[in-house]
Amino acid sequence: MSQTPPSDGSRRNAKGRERNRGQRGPGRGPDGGQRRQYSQKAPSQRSRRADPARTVAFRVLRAVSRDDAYANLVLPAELRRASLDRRDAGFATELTYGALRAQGTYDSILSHCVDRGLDQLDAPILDALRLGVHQLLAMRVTTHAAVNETVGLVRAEIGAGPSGFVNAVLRRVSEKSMDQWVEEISDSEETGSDAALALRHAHPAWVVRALRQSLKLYGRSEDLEELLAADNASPEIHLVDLPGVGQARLPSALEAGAVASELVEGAAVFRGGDVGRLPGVPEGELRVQDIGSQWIARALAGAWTPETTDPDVAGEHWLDLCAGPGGKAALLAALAAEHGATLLANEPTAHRAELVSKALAPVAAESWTVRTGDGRSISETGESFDRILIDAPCTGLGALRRRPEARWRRKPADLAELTVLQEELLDAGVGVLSPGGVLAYVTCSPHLAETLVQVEDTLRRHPELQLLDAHEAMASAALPSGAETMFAASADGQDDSISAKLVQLWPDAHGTDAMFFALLHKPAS
Ligand SMILES: C[S@@+](CC[C@H](N)C(=O)[O-])C[C@H]1O[C@@H](n2cnc3c(N)ncnc32)[C@H](O)[C@@H]1O
Repeated sequence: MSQTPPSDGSRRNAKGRERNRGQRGPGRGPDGGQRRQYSQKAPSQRSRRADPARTVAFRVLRAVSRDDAYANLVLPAELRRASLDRRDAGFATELTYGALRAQGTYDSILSHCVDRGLDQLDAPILDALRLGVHQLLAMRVTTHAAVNETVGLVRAEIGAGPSGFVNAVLRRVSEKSMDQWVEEISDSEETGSDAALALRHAHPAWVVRALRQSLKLYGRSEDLEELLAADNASPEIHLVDLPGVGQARLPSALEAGAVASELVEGAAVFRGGDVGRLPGVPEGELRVQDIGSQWIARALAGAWTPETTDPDVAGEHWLDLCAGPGGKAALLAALAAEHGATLLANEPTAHRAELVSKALAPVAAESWTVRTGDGRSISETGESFDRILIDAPCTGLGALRRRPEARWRRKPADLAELTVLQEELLDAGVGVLSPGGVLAYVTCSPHLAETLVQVEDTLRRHPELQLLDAHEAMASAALPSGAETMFAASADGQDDSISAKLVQLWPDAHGTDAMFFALLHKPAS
């Protein structure tokens, strides 16, 4: 029977006694208190240079677990610092994102290979182990290279002390394939249960449950595994050409290899190369934006109400209540400018409000203003609005593809605070909605507590409001095949339920983030 490696990173002699005991710091523990400083004094071993791509991945994982950093912001800086060539940068990216995305599953595997709780390990060692596991179980790296290179990384970045431990743990991990590990660990779980799917597709079980419930509401129960798999794939880059702003930029993007979207006008999918070099991107006229977001902004700008006799929006005043960093606001402002309306973009955080101003800068300045303030106090402006977007702060469970670490950081307890804020923002928005106006409630989350329940509660609190069919607004803002997709998803006027009027986009079905869109109308009389 193989010995379980000691989990504290110490090395043992032939009799299993710990070496280097004297280096243990008294306050060492899982609570983030003072930890052991690994061998400042092992020059012969520390002189070994770690592989630069793995070092980049390790440093990003450290920033994420130590500083709560976002990997998608730290990684580019680390890649630049290390001056990696294209191939190594690709390797570092795959290793970083893969290890972060599957962290929960890898931790379950590691806890079978270590003789005590993972919370007893020093955080840098755990991060290095996660990188090793990803190479062993999910990348085309030989066992020898995965183990040796991770041990080399540990020596160079942490110290020689834990290298024997890391070596032994990774050798145990390498005894089984990913499928075998998943099977062994989920043995006691019912196949297809939330816990089993969580392990297989590297999502927290509470997220699997939330996605399952939402899919069921929209008649897509069968598609849960496809959705979980889509969450683990890298998203494509979507582009928006701001209408009426500067020159038309889509044609040169298409020449550079982008493919025009079949869902909405002015949108394209870009699969290769440096997006920053496309003409129009440096000027802010061609922007990176998920097609789901573009579609919803266009649907709000063009939405009809039962009282609308023509779609003329000239002279209207629009509000984006939660505008930062300004993606939807930029498109709304461009559409407002094109059709003679004006937009107020509101954002409470000063640095995000600055990003909004920057995003809106290419649009004619007389068409928009930015307010830095809490959306809940929007009535202080004394203004009322014909079209309002509330793209509310939410759990972001619809954009898990974009932030590999997000799924493990979010906790079900976050919902309590967020749903209260969403409710207050909805009340504030309804308070400044002009009679005859429309309000779009949008989240980047399909969680029912943030979507359906918020809409039901708002209709209960404000019985004067009508819920419009959001599919119709989406269809009329779409190209023919986008309209077809929307009409296929709508309940054909037969179903009077609230959910039949709500739009839920999905990464596996639409190739967009899982955006939610409800359209509320305040009748004129
Ligand atoms: C989902 S993001 C909006 C994304 C944006 N619409 C876009 O397309 O780029 C939610 C925004 O709400 C902002 N926010 C948070 N609390 C808020 C509040 N009390 N009032 C208004 N906005 C708030 C956040 O700072 C964040 O920028």
